[in-house]
Amino acid sequence: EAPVCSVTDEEHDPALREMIYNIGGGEQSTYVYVEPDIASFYRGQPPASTKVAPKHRGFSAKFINASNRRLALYWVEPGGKKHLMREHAPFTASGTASFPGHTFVFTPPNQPDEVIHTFVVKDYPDNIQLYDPYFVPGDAIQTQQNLATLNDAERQKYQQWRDTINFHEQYLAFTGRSYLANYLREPPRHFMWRADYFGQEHWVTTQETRFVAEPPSELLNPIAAGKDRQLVEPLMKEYREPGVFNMTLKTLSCAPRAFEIPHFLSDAEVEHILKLAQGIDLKLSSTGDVNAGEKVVTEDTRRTRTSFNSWVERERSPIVDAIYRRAADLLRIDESLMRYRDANEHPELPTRKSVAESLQLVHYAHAQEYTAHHDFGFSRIEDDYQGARFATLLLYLNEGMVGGETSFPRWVNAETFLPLNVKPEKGKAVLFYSQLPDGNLDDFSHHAALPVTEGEKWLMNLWVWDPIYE
Ligand SMILES: O=C(O)CCC(=O)C(=O)O
Ligand SMILES: [Fe+2]
Repeated sequence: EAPVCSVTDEEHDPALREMIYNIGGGEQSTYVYVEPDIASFYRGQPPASTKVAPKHRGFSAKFINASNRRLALYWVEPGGKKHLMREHAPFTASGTASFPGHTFVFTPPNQPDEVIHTFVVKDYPDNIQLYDPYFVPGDAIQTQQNLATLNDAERQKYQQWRDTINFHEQYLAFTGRSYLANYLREPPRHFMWRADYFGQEHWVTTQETRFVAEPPSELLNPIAAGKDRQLVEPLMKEYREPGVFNMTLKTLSCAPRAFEIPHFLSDAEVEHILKLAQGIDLKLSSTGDVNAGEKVVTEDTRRTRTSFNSWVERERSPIVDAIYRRAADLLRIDESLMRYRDANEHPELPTRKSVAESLQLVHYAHAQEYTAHHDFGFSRIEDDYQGARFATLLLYLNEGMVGGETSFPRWVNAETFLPLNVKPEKGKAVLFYSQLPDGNLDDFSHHAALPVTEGEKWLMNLWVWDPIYE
């Protein structure tokens, strides 16, 4: 059988190193991601011997409410004005992109002036912002007395947060990065393409070739969900390129891992999507912690994302289904994971839900943008799976606008403090990972959609979760 991709076996990732740690119960060991030397990103010939500190100083701040009270998180403007971010149930966390000097406060719900705790974000890597009213450093007796006020379930969640903080401190010392997941998140279940050096290329073939012509509209009705989805042959071959389609991934960035895939979509497929878009009511985009479930869309969170968007589900048409199947092959993920499954498909998972979200169709008009953010969210402490967005596939549907680049302001490089900017090209895809190969969330996956200064921009997001989507 002919090989389907350029990876021959499950090679060991040299960026994973064994770390011995102790969070109280004795020494344990795990494999963690340690960013390789910058020279390796240039195959031993870097333009400078050290990496350049990025001009963009922002990063992900994770706010942890390690108390049994319900609290409101406010961002405090330099002038003192408070803006509600969200409410925190007891023992929950949330996050947002932040900058050094930003101030946040925890207060009781709806009482912004009753400040319980103030956070002032320092320089990177000051990612973890903890409110813990029980722990007294150096005083175990007082700490125990404080904790005696908690019931068993509360004390268990509290201990999980303490374990997470303890692990984070040792992880930070070993890797230079904060631990943004909760202790201890499993490595991603899905395959991850390596990004060892700039320009590194991978290839993978797919049977899901591109449509060269749009089939007549009566053939483009929504397809059945759930049953008869284990295809042997691609649908509607007569409208598609013959044979197999060879996709090339070219490494744009090693940390974060980002790749471009030219011509992932054909013109006919892009036209089909844009035609669908005409019948779709696009709504003002909102942002928020995708996992938190307590999202409050305030004026402030809206300002970060000014575009309009809507959702296109996989079953909307055979073309959309083909795009999902091709994306599954690109990511080397079983396509059945990316839809509702029958009971015999991946029975090891606790849910039959898709790990892929519906396609998010986004339109940016003049001056619209999405400021620097992360696509991942933060899981509940009692969540063993810690499902989170794993990979983002950006699909560009037009080109020729001025501005509108996808920007990675914290890419690790030895050339410039400026962001890596990717120009939209019709049909091109960009793949980047929001997780590290050790299971941590990748703070450097920080990205923005730059303002469109002339023309307009159309794009689709395909988000894939690991290990499950809740
Ligand atoms: O429009 C882009 O280039 C990126 C969009 C994005 O990051 C998002 O929608 O989460
Ligand atoms: Fe994004």
